[in-house]
Amino acid sequence: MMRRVPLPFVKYHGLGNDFVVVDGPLMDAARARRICDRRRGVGADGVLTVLPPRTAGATATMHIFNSDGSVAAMCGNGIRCVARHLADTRGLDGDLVVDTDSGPKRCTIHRGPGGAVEAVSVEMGPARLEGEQEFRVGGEALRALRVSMGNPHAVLFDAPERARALAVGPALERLVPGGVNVGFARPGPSGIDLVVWERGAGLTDACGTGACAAAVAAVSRGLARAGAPVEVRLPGGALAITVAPDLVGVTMRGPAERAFTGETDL
Ligand SMILES: N[C@@H](CCC[C@H](N)C(=O)O)C(=O)O
Repeated sequence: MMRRVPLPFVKYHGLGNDFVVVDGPLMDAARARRICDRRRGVGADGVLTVLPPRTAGATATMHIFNSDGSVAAMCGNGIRCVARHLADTRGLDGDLVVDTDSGPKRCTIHRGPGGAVEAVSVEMGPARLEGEQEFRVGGEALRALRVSMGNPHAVLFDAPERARALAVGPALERLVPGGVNVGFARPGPSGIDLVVWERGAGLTDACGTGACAAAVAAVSRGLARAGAPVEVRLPGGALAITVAPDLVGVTMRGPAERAFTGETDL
């Protein structure tokens, strides 16, 4: 195997949606795939690269590789981890802006009484409701609401179960050119239960943009309230998502945990 220059990284996760975070430069997709491999690599749902900012006032740019090496324009759990990384490594606090391929996003670092980072909130909009679409998977007709959170989502009001996501997700992901993230959402009076089959990463413990898309879809159908936090419960834990009455503004709040640091020559 070719020996590469050791690459320092920090492993983070948001509700079990886990990422290898590196400070640039950008690696190639094949290296990202090797790093994400859970048996032969570090293991992660994606690699997030922190690059110089693109817009005035921003602190950095986040580049996203999914575990299969494909590139995504936005990642909700990932941006909380990047904001936490910037807070930890650059001594930042309060508000900061992170540029992404879907535009600049304002993040806020929330600290507990001891000063530890307790949560990160992110202005995730603009959301775009793209209407209903019917998909055929294995002879079954499935209706989904298409929502863009900068990346594409198909939200099904369907059983929020891993088995269901595994049975339907892989085929449905490929029915949209460029792929789509597939959410299985059950809205109720106390919030939304959700499982997401992610484009380029498969079944994950949590998906931040998926939680926002499910909340937008539910509010648009009168199944959740606008203007107040909606609890979106994923296998890895819960996010608080607030959808503005215009269905465009969306705020997400949730944890970003640092797991370990390392160096890889993969
Ligand atoms: N896990 C992420 C979304 C990552 C990108 C997605 N798989 C895509 O390809 O669009 C999140 O927390 O939003």
